[in-house]
Amino acid sequence: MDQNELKQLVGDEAVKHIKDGMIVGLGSGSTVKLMVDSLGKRVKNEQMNIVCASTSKRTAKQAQDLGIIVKPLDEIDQIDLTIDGADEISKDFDGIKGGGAALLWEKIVATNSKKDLWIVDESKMVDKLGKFPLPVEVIPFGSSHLFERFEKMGYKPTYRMNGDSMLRTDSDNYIIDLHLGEIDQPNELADQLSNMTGVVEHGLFLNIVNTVIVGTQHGIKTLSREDLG
Ligand SMILES: O=C(CO)[C@H](O)[C@H](O)COP(=O)(O)O
Repeated sequence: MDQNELKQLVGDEAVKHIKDGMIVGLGSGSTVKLMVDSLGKRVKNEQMNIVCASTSKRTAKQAQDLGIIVKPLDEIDQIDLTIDGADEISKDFDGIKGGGAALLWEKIVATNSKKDLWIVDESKMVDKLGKFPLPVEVIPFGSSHLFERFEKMGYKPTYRMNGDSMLRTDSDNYIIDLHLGEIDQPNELADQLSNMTGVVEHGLFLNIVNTVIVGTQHGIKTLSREDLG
């Protein structure tokens, strides 16, 4: 199976976790896109009564085009289950997200959910986080100074681009990607980044996900945080 087939596999599997009447958080990215297609079919065929909150304008549009009800997060009490992708997941269930520049809304939706389920192909499972660049969402005002601070800290920053222009997130911010290599102390790093003025959010998702569905060449593996012991 190629990577796309694995993404389809986990997307289809994740949709089985959605029950009629649920409030569902929809993530962002190519794996989630396949999951939302699959959910659209279920909603139509089974006339499911679900309400969704989205982590990006793009996913919201896709879902609405498929006839799925999407409401603003502020009109929703609490999300039952959020299904999202990830860029990397370590053995202790820490993750990096934001490859699709949606990390801010993704973290807000995830932390307002009773359960968070991530769907990934096996290439995303790593021993230690950090091979994937760590996205940091920053306020555009004065961001070049933050960029210089990151350079001095040895974090090898690059601005995320959209063609010739700086990429703008759904909240109109910039993304600076940090090329860190293996991250030994994710909690310390997360605190450090959160304390920097101008940083809106970072892509370290620590202690957030409950369940991970991994697509492998031997089929699906479902891992739970509870199994970590
Ligand atoms: O965090 C994300 C978007 O901000 C995505 O979930 C992450 O980048 C994984 O995307 P894909 O399924 O395309 O590999």
